Amino acid sequence: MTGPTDRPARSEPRSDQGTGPRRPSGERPDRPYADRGGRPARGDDRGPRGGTDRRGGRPPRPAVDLPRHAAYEAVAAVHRDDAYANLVLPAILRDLGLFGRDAAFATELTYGTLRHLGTLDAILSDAAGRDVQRIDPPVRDALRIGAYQLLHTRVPAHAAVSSTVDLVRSVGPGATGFANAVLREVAGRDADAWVAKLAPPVETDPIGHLAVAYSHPQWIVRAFSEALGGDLGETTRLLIEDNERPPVHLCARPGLADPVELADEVGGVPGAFSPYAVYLGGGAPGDLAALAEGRAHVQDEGSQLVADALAAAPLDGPDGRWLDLCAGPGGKAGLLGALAAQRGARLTAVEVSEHRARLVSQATRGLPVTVVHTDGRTVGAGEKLPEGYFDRVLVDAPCTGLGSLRRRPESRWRRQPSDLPPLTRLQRELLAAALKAVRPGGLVAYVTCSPHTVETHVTVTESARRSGVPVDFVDARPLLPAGMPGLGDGPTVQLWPHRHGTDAMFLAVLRRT
Ligand SMILES: C[S@@+](CC[C@H](N)C(=O)[O-])C[C@H]1O[C@@H](n2cnc3c(N)ncnc32)[C@H](O)[C@@H]1O
Repeated sequence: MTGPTDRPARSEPRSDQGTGPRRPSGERPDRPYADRGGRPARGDDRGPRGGTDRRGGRPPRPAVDLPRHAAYEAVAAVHRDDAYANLVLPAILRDLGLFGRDAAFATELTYGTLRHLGTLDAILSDAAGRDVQRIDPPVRDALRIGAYQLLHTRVPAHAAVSSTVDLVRSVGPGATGFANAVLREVAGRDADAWVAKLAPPVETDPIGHLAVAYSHPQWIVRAFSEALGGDLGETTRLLIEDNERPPVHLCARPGLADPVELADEVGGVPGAFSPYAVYLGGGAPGDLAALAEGRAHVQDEGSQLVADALAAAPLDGPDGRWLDLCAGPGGKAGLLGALAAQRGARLTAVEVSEHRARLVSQATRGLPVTVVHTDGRTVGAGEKLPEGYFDRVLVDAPCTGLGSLRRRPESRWRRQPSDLPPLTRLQRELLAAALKAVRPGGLVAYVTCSPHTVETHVTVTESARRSGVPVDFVDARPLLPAGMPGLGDGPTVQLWPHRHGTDAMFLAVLRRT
C-alpha cells in the first residue's frame, strides 16, 4: 500500500526554539477563526513565521501555540487516561492560564475533534494509507486535531497544517514529514467531498451513510432512528444538533430566584419552556453569584421539565414525602428540594456513590432534603427507605446518556451496545424499588437521559409488568408546559435536542393503583 510514512522527512528543518507551548500574543483575540479579507490570521500564518533568528537568515521554528497545545493535552488525556473532556479541559486551561478567545478556541478544537472522531479517523486512515489505529497515539491525536481544523473550522489550511506539524514535532518528532504529507492529503478535499468518498450510499445504507456523514457510531444512529419512528430526516437533524456546542441553561430555583430577574443579572434570556430556565448568553457560568448563593444551578432545561412534571402531576391525599432514588450529583434534587420547600414537603435524596452523595448534600444545602447514601434497590430493607411510604418518587436512572452527547463529546465513541444489558437490568431493579417505595395512589416518574427504546419503553413496560405492583400510566404530556410542541402521542414523553433544544430526556409517569 502506498501512502506517506512516518519516517522523518529529510528536508525537515531542525528546531531552533525548543518545542514547548508558545504563549499567545496580546493580539490573539484576532485569530484564528477567520481568514479575514484573505489575510491570514495573525499568529497562524506570518509568512516566515516568527521573524528571523539572530544567527541570520533562517526563521526560528515556532513552538506549539497554547490553545492547540491545550486541545492536544485534553484529547490525549481522553484517549490515554479515559479522562472526560468536560472535566480535564478546564483544568488544562487553568494550568496554562488560557481564558477568553484562546480558551474558546482550545475548547472548540477539543470538543470538535472528539465529536467528529469517527469520521476524522476514517479520513486519516484513507489519507495515510493505513489504519489510523496503527499510527503512534500522540501523532494520531495531533493529526486528528489538525484534520478537524482543516475540515470543520475556518482556520486557513496552511495554518492548520503548519501548526499541526509543530505540534507533532513536540509529541512525535520523528513523524513530522508523515504528518505533513497526511494533512496535505486531507486538505485536498473538503468535508463533504470526504463523506462522498468514504460513506456508503445513502440509498442502500442510510444508517451507515449518516454515521459517516455526521460522525456517530452506527448503533447509535440506528437507535436514534428507531426512537424517531424511522424518520431519517429527523434523525439527521438530531445528529447535526449533537455536533453543535450546547447552550448553558440555568435553573432559577423556585422561591429563591425569579428567572426574568436572573436573566437580567447574568446577561441571559428566560427559557422557552421551563418556568425556571435561563439561557446563558455565552461562555461558562464561572463564578456567577446566583450559583454561589444557591439561588440557581446549572441544569439542562429538559432535566428541569421532567423534575417539574413529577411535582406538577395531580395527586390525591398526602403530599409531603418525596423521594429521589438516584440523586447524584443533585440537579433534580436541587429543583425538587426548592419546590418541596414551597409546598411544605420533604425530599429524601438517595445516592449509592459516596462522592456523589456529598455532591447532593452540597447541591441541596438549605433545602428540606435528607440525603441518604445507600443503594436505592434496598427499599423495604431498613427504616430509611420504607415500603409504600412516599407520595412522589423520581427514578432518574443511570443510563447510556445518549441523550446528552452534545455535552460529553467523547461519550458516543466510548459507549458500546454491550453497556445496555447491565444498565437496563439496573434500571428495572431501581424502577421496581421505586414502585415498592411509593404509597398506593402515589406517583413514580421514570426518567432517562437517553432516547434508546431499550432504556425507555422496554424498561418501563417490563418493570411495570414484572414488579407485581399494580400501576397505571399517567399521560405525561399535560404535565409539561402548555403548547410545548413535538410531545408525541403519549402517555410517555421524549424530549429532543433538535425539537426542543433540550437534552433527549425521556419521562414516564406511573401511578400506583
Ligand atoms: C442519571 S444520574 C442522576 C442524575 C441526578 N438525578 C441529577 O439530576 O443530578 C444516576 C445516578 O444514580 C446513581 N446510582 C446508580 N446506581 C444506583 C443505585 N443502585 N442506587 C442509588 N443510586 C444509584 C449514580 O451514581 C448516579 O449518580
